[in-house]
Amino acid sequence: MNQQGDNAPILDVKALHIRYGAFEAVKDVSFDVYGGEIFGLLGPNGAGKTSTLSAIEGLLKPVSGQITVAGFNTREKPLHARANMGVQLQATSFQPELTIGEIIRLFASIYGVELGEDTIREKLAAINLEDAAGKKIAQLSGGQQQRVSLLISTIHHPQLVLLDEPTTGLDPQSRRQLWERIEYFRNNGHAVLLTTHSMEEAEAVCDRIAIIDHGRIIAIDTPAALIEKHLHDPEVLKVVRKGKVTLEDVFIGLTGTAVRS
Ligand SMILES: Nc1ncnc2c1ncn2[C@@H]1O[C@H](COP(=O)(O)OP(=O)(O)OP(=O)(O)O)[C@@H](O)[C@H]1O
Repeated sequence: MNQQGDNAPILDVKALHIRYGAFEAVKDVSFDVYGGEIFGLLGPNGAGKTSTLSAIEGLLKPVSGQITVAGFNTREKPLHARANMGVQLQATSFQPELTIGEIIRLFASIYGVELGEDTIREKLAAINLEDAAGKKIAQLSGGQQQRVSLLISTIHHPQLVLLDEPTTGLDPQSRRQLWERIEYFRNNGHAVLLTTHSMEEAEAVCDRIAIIDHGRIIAIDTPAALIEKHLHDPEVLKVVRKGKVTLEDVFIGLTGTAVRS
């Protein structure tokens, strides 16, 4: 389904502007995400991360700008673009009366993917949930629900995987398991775009990150390069807590200490 050459990004966002009434929430945002890459969108509350994801998903119409997914313009070819992306849903979006096996089969059929009992069991085993096919979603822990949700959102092998704060509220073990699943997609050539408030997560799994503040991208690079670049930045040095500059110090140095509403 990809219309592009091998070296083209899977997600290409160019000069995106999003407005809610008179308020401009996203201002001239441009970035791209390649296959085999985990890209993190970081920013304080209200920075414009979810709005950007919503525009990529086609849920809201930007004022201007261009988004292509696997070479398909999301405005001109929304169905093709959508077929090439997997969006992680909240566990609460799943039908509570169905079993996990039934939910997986339901979503697979929506995407035109045929899945037998054995394949479903194999897929569940790959996320350490071999016995979950007959259970209801409410019977799973938060971490298990997130893994099922990721499995469902990628059932059609989308080139682009979109994850909005995928590990919020998970314990360290569940978070690690989800990171491993996210890395599995990256290692298999998918492009992953995630938002997170965890600088630890960004450093641990993201190959590149963009820091967005008040709707604008103010930095974009690998976590290591961002730290390196700001080692002697006076704004960053002012907020260093443990002597050694961390990604969180760089983030606070660049976005300020004021709490956002
Ligand atoms: N439907 C809406 N109507 C009006 N303003 C909105 C709407 N959705 C978001 N906003 C505003 O747009 C700005 C960006 O919001 P957005 O949800 O994209 O931020 P975010 O970076 O995802 O924040 P958070 O980290 O809190 O989830 C905020 O100021 C928010 O109040």
